[in-house]
Amino acid sequence: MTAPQRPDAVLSLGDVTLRYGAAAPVLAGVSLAIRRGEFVSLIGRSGSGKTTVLNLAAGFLGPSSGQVLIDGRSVRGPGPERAVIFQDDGLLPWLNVAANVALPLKLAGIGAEARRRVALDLLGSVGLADQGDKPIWQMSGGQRQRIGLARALAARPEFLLMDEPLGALDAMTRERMHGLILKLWRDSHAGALLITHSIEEALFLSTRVVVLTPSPGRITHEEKTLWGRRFLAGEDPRALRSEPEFIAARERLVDAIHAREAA
Ligand SMILES: Nc1ncnc2c1ncn2[C@@H]1O[C@H](COP(=O)(O)OP(=O)(O)OP(=O)(O)O)[C@@H](O)[C@H]1O
Repeated sequence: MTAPQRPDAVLSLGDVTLRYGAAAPVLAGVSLAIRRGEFVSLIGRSGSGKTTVLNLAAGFLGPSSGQVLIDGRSVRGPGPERAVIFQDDGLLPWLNVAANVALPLKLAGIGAEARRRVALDLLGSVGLADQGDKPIWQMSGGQRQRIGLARALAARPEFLLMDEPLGALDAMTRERMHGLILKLWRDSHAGALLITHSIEEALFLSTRVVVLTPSPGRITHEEKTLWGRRFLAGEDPRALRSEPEFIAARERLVDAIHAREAA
């Protein structure tokens, strides 16, 4: 069945080291806790280990030392309480739009009628109410990402783990997706972990931005932010982005990302 809903669930990495084979560690001493209702963005230079952190949280990888826990229980692999969204939407071209969204429910053994109802409802919430019977190949890149989001939410996950989900989209579509992601995050009360190369996107969407610096990957800086919540409350995103505190936070994050580059 779908995952049980625990409103206060916490997904955490505790003092995690990760080595691929015999190579030098990619991550060392990484500790990060994501509570439901939080939106954490992970930023850092290419190769700093961001995807490795997400893969650990998803249970695709196990730590070399340290722990990955949900509510104090060891994560031993992927689970329905954690949905993962990649840049490559992973939709199945031989299924129509609604069947793609309903796929996690089918895997959970839920009957055809109930899962179609949930899928159409979710498609409505991502602005694709009338598209359920269309083939995937008729969907644009932005529509495919929205279908991927709807599918990720179908099993009512406690955590949404997103690895550059908007990377392939044009700037306008990306902006529209920001509002949608924030609304879905708020309504599902999921804990979110987003990997992005855009500092602005991180500041705008998150409740907390975390910087990973490489060789080995360590968390060296954190910023608490509230711009996304203010946008959801009705404030103009352009005005929020031009606030002096937004610009100052962006500068601090740029400095943190490049802090050890000269060393
Ligand atoms: N399966 C693997 N086997 C060996 N090395 C790996 C593997 N996956 C990642 N690495 C190495 O680990 C380091 C961190 O990679 P990772 O993909 O986590 O970084 P990233 O910060 O997400 O990078 P990017 O921003 O470029 O996507 C890199 O040096 C990479 O080459």
